[in-house]
Amino acid sequence: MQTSQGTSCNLCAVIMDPCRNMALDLPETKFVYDNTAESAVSTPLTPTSSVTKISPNGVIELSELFYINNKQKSAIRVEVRLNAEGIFLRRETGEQDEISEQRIRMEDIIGSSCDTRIKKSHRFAGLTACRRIVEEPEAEKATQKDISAYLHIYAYIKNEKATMRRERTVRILRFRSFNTYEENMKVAERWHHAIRINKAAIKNQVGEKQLLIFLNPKSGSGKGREMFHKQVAPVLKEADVPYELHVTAHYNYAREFVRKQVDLLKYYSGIIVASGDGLFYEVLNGIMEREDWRAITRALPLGIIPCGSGNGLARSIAHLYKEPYEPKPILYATLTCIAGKLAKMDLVRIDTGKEGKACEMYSFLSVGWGLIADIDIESEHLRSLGSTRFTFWTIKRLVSLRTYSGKLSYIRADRKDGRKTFGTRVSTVSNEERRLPPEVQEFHDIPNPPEGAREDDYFPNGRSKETEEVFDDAISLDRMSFRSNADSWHSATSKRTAYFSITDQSIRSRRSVLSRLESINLEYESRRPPTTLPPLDQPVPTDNWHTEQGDYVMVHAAYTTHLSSDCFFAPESRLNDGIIYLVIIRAGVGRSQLAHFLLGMSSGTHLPKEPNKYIEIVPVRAFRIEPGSDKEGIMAVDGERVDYGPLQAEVMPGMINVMVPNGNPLD
Ligand SMILES: Nc1ncnc2c1ncn2[C@@H]1O[C@H](COP(=O)(O)OP(=O)(O)OP(=O)(O)O)[C@@H](O)[C@H]1O
Repeated sequence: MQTSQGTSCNLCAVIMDPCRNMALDLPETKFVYDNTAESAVSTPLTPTSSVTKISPNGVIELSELFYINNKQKSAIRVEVRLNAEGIFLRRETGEQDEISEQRIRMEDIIGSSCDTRIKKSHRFAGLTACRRIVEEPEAEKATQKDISAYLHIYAYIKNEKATMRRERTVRILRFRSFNTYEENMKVAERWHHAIRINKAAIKNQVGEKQLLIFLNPKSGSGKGREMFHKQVAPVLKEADVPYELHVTAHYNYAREFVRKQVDLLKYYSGIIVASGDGLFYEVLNGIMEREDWRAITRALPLGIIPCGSGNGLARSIAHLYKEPYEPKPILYATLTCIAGKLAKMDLVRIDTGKEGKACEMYSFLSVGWGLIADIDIESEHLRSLGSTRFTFWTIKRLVSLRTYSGKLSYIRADRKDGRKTFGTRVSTVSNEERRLPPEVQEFHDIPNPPEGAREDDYFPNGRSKETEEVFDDAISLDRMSFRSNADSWHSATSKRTAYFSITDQSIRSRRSVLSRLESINLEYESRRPPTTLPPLDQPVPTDNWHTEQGDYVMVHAAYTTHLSSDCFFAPESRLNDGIIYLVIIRAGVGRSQLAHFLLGMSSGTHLPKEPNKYIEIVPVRAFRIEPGSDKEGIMAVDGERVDYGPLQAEVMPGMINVMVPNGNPLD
């Protein structure tokens, strides 16, 4: 292929930008090919490879010359190069041999598609001129038909200058070197294929499985379905992402689906919740109720597209990756879900147990007792107002302030340096301090025995006898302070785990000494995630736990930065820091101080800068709330009401994978 002007060129095409005139000034008039182009077109060409390189990791590099016309109707050459990093456009400006360049990064490109024409929606962008050209190829002259193939390339480019947002950009390459549409299409498809391959190279996950999407038609102000079809589905189509959509029919629909679906791993590459945090909670707990929860949490990432009224998780992920959120949270979150990048996220295991009704659940956002939980749950009937319901109810509850008596216990996240965080903003917790001991830095779990493995080679909790040392960390962690619970057993229906309390000896001797019922019980228990906490009906140890008793306006624990899209509650929180941020507001706090706190939550300026005896934030690893029996109140986990009574929580670092945007997270 010769690329200099005045020599023959194998491909002749037009490059167009219907949505934005960024690097390319598009003429609104007809496009005219110069001699070079025309001669190329009029000569039937043998298919030539524009592949310049295929690297060992499969990345394809293509480059080709395209032409556009300027207002003087002379052809301007544009060199288009595609490689692993993206698409580069080098264009003559037509003035004094100047070159203008534009780079579209591969991570900003969501996909491409081939077509026989410019899509209708793009034509309205003023590009009808592209359809008609003055010098037509022979075949077009004869048939009066456009035999070109068009490649649409879709990208969402981050504009970080004025307002941080992503702008949709479509580049269209027109292939018309050959005398038949089929041949032109072959070339277009080669580019399309190369974009797919190169995009796949930067993704963590590649595969033909589909995404499982749950859509709650009732979430937020009830427009979930409409929002999905207008804002999500078109992007998924452009990105060529296969998906299976389930519109939830009722409360717990999604939970039951993920709990019962046998072949989750076989059919799906990830699960996306197009809804609020409530549905994400459902899906998460449905997974954790499965026997194969370990395999699922490892292999199936979760994503969220915020169609609810709170949307704390979606907002936190965008914030932590410096991604735009407003004004199009649904679009940006959709781009996040198809970016192919994953990050580990902490879960918090919650135990509640009023009147012997032991209950275990998994939380990703928050636990609330008192003021904020009251506002969230009591304003439920104003759902149609969207997020305004929170403002309205906050004012109401400020006027009639309630306090609750009870006992609060917790383990500080950093025992060495607990003083630093007492009564101060959590910014005092450095990255170094945030780092947990290695044994709790990441969730330790137990691999499933391989298929066909001999039963005798494995302990009943799934641990291989051969690889016993591998799990020493988990076991030694469990032994740290709760060995006294080694004999605590629970009924077969109890969901409480006993894994933490099992010593190697008791596991080994199990088969000979335990009854059949006990062994079933043990096997069930050992499948649950390990915990280091004592059962809720037993007192917390005194060595590393801090316990206090008093009256509280609220105790609210958060493990994401945002509790909702406009509540920047725990600014220091990170997805996988192994920390629960416990915000305590004690009775006696002044109304003005409380109002300042509540008003500052939207900007993250609510926490006192100096030690304060009424408002405190404590980074913890685990906590327990035991409300007094004097009055009933509200307790909420991830915004969902749970039984009012004692509750304990423990962080499980990095237990699930979530879909995150490309780019680096905040430190
Ligand atoms: N078809 C349905 N009808 C009624 N409730 C449903 C349906 N599908 C799901 N739900 C339930 O609705 C509850 C709220 O849903 P979701 O969290 O998605 O929206 P939201 O409450 O508006 O958002 P957020 O939790 O962010 O405030 C969830 O508990 C979910 O189980």
